[in-house]
Amino acid sequence: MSSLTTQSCEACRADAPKATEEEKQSLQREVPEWQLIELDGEEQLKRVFKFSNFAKALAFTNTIGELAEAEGHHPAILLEWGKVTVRWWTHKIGGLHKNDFIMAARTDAAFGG
Ligand SMILES: C[C@H](O)[C@H](O)[C@H]1CNC2=NC(N)=NC(=O)C2=N1
Repeated sequence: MSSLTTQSCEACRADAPKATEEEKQSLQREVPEWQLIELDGEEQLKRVFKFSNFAKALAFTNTIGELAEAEGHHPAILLEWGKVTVRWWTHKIGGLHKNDFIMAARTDAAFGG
């Protein structure tokens, strides 16, 4: 399991620097299941989690919601029957911060991955 799973988000400010290319390459190796995408000009991390029914997908969604509230850092979550799509990025800076990689790793840990 990634060392990121034991880390917490730092308070993120509007002037916080985006993760550099080197940081992204290094951090992405810790969360290999996640895709780095660009949406509306903003880089994000995306992963789709599969479940055997809606109730399990809903429970996972709620777990991620609680994690987000605890860390003060929130994802976009699409809940569907048997499927949850999670996207992490830092709204304040319009892109990726180390916090997003930490939360991706913590999301994997919640999935048991
Ligand atoms: C006021 C509140 O703490 C901020 O707006 C937080 C809330 N959660 C957040 N979540 C994410 N992903 N990015 C942010 O910039 C962010 N900012």
